[in-house]
Amino acid sequence: MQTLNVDLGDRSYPIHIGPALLDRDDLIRPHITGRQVMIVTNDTVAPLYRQQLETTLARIEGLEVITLILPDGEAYKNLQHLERIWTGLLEARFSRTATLIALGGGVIGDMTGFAAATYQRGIPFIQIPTTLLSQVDSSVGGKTGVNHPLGKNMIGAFHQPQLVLADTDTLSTLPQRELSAGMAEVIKYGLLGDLEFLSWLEAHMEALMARDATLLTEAILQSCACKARLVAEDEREGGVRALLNLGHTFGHAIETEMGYGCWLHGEAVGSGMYLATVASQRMGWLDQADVLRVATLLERAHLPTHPPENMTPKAFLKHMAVDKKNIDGHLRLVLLKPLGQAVLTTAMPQAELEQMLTTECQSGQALS
Ligand SMILES: NC(=O)c1ccc[n+]([C@@H]2O[C@H](COP(=O)([O-])OP(=O)(O)OC[C@H]3O[C@@H](n4cnc5c(N)ncnc54)[C@H](O)[C@@H]3O)[C@@H](O)[C@H]2O)c1
Ligand SMILES: O=C(O)C(=O)C[C@@H](O)[C@H](O)[C@H](O)COP(=O)(O)O
Ligand SMILES: [Zn+2]
Repeated sequence: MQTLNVDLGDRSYPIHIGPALLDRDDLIRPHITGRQVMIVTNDTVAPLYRQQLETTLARIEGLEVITLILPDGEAYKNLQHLERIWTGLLEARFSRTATLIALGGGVIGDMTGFAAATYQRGIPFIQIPTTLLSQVDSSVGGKTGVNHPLGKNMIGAFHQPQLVLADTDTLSTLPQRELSAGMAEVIKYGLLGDLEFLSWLEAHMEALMARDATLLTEAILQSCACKARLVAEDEREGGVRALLNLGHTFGHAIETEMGYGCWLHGEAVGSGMYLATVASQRMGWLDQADVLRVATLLERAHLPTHPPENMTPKAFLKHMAVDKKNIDGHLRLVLLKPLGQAVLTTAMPQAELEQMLTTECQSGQALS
């Protein structure tokens, strides 16, 4: 097992990464203060890992453990389904000392975190991420929330977990498409701030996609280390944390326009990172070889590069106009200047952006 720390003063917490962690009551016990625990999971993950976690929690004396199972999918990451968690907590008469445990991917993690942020004005929660994406990204950093039909993650709160427990054994049951989606966020860390990590990914992409356990653990560790550093520096995205949004301005537009769950978050971010790369080239900050390098790596991870075939520039611009990074109506993009170094910028002229989107939408991509 490897352990990292997210340094946030009295809200600091450990990230444990390794095999068989779902069995480790010794790692969970110190982070549960009260006697009541609700596991929140979904109908795909519950049959796989619910019993193992419940058995582990049963070894902690005097705990009342209940499990709430939500329907699986990004389409259910909304207020209506969040209410089921609040109602479940109230029906079980859970108090402010209760702890929530998110067992699942980023959808479950974001929703459980937001329920914890809001139930009785805030209770503790633990992240047990079971997808590659949630192990490298969503379980760390305290961004919690739900989608709105008009925008991705538009309703939410910053609320840090007490603990992140990333059991790498759970990745063995993950569908290959979900592994690719998670790999998009892994590639993001290389592109935004670590050229050496990018080269390492280029050296090992096929082995990573074949789930080499040692390499996957290293990728998770490097990703969490990068995210933990940026979150510790800028918890509430006043500045440098926004770099973690590389590819997301375009990606969120794709997810919202296509309907949540049509393109996976990681797929939309893959295409979004390609578009950010092309935009950076148009700004003169990257050259054609860089664009090819990024596209090749995304393709080796079986990720899309071009936007969906029925996505229009108009749709992109409509959704990008409500991006959370915008200030006073001005679009701010995360671009690359140069490769391996992200910048948050308002420098791209609107006409240039529109021209680029028009060109890129002409070579729209269907998912295989
Ligand atoms: N809070 C953040 O900082 C942050 C960061 C990145 C992404 N996100 C959010 O995370 C979500 C995407 O997360 P995701 O990619 O984990 O998607 P997800 O939660 O939908 O999980 C993907 C799929 O894998 C299934 N699954 C989960 N674990 C499994 C396992 N071990 N074996 C088999 N199947 C398993 C799930 O049921 C689901 O069908 C998006 O909503 C995105 O906005 C949040
Ligand atoms: O943690 C962050 O900060 C990120 O931007 C990580 C992203 O991968 C993630 O998708 C996040 O949920 C996006 O946040 P949002 O504020 O743009 O909704
Ligand atoms: Zn993301």
